[in-house]
Amino acid sequence: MAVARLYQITRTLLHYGLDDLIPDKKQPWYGKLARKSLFWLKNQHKDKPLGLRLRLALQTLGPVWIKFGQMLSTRRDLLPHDIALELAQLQDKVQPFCGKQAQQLIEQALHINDISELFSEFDQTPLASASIAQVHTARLHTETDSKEVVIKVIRPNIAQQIEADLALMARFASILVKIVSQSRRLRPIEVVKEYKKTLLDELDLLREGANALQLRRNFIDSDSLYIPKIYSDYSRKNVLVMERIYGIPVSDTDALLAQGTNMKLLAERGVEVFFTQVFRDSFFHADMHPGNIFVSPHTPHNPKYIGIDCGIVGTLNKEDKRYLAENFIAFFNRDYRQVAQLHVDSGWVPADTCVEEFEFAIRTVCEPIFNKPLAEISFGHVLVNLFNTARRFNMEVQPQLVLLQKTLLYVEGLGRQLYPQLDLWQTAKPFLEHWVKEQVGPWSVLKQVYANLPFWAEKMPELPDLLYQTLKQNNRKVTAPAPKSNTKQMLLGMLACSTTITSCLLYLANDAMAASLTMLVSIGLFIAAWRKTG
Ligand SMILES: Nc1ncnc2c1ncn2[C@@H]1O[C@H](COP(=O)(O)OP(=O)(O)OP(=O)(O)O)[C@@H](O)[C@H]1O
Repeated sequence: MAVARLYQITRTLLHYGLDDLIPDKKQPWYGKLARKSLFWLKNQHKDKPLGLRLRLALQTLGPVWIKFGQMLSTRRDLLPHDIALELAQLQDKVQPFCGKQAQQLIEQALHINDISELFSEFDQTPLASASIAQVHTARLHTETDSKEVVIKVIRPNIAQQIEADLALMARFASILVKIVSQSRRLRPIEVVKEYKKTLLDELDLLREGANALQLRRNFIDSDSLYIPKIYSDYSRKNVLVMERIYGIPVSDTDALLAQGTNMKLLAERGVEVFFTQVFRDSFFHADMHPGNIFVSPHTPHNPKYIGIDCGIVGTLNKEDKRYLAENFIAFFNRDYRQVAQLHVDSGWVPADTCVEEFEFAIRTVCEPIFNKPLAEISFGHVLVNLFNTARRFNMEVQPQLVLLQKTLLYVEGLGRQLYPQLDLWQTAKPFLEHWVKEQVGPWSVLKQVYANLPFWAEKMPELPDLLYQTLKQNNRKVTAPAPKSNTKQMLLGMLACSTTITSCLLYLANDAMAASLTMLVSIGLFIAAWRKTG
């Protein structure tokens, strides 16, 4: 089976002349020999450009390879521009599987004899069918209610097919690295590994459900984004039941205009929603292609997005966020020295990187971007350029940032398609500046102290004992009269302990503000006492 599939893949790749991806000079003699010995598998599409041939070959090979091509298309850092553009056109529209079978899969997953036990209606004709899952409409009836829902079902046996193809793909990647040492720069083994993780994650609808619940909670009071309800009680690894939404596809600009949608506001809200997800929540929908975004038909003057398919999400830690925000701000202020310094400070490029050289390289790549009016500059391309430059200075690939960059490119494309004059920088700048200020201002220190108060409240009962032990030890050590600094240290320590206790009592009495301020004083006293130790 595996051998047959291997032959099928090799035949397809050679029929589309994809051996051309490896320049003749770089092919070792045994590679050339192997190619020649498969003389009946000729390139049958010589007239077509390489990018197109690659796209057609992936399309022929099926869903796993199509999705792989789609993922590669977002890796502008790895691929030439024309090939990336070609791969971006890959569509994974595939034949639906039988609706009766979908019904059986749902019945098995939910342990029911007949779908009518839970759903008063179920349409066997799918609403949509993609490579991994298929979506059916239904009506969920509970004791109190009846709700229109959609049921997403994973294709039968797809997991085995995916595993088998991924294993072959990994084998191809390791052969490629062995025979063409230059291909290491493209990191094929890591790329396939990353892809495997993404794809296997997509097979687990409980994961998708949990992501949707989290996003929904984050935006529950929002005017800008709605995430449909998930019915977790009726969801399993291969079945997801969620509220059915009726929205206008975001790509249907004519329909949006016809209902009088405020396009400027809609475009700006796209940017706002993205930055809120990234900076406020550290949790962003990372599969924002137009097929997953709709616009509510109800309030065109106060337009609201509806997001579905939360299978892929990204997260960023605090340092990444701060690094990103400060980089954007420094970049738009054309402060390349600061951009370079930030890369070093964040540890993304080695500490011994020559900042001047790095600054110069960034300037060379980024300065031409400013030939355009500020409003037309793409954040996504800024990141692509920055990462490409940083990679020359040994920056490691950061998967979470690659995901972010890809999403940013989608968000920008979408925004400009809705409202071509959209000024991304003006929309995002106040948001970023406000966020950075919040992170470093006195409020942020107070917030951090507040966050640690429960810890101190828990430790409070131990403090008098600790203080007593320290004093006793000091007394034992000191045979001669205590030097002045020791006495001062003890006094400061006692004061610090009592302010900590006061702070914890205030916290327990629900006066958070006073508790935080007192804790700040006590931290100061502890530091002062500690400095006296030396
Ligand atoms: N809650 C919903 N209400 C109405 N329609 C929905 C809902 N969820 C999904 N759909 C429809 O089903 C289609 C496919 O759904 P979804 O994107 O979740 O599946 P998918 O298998 O992950 O597809 P793809 O891989 O192409 O993104 C959507 O484009 C939309 O038309």
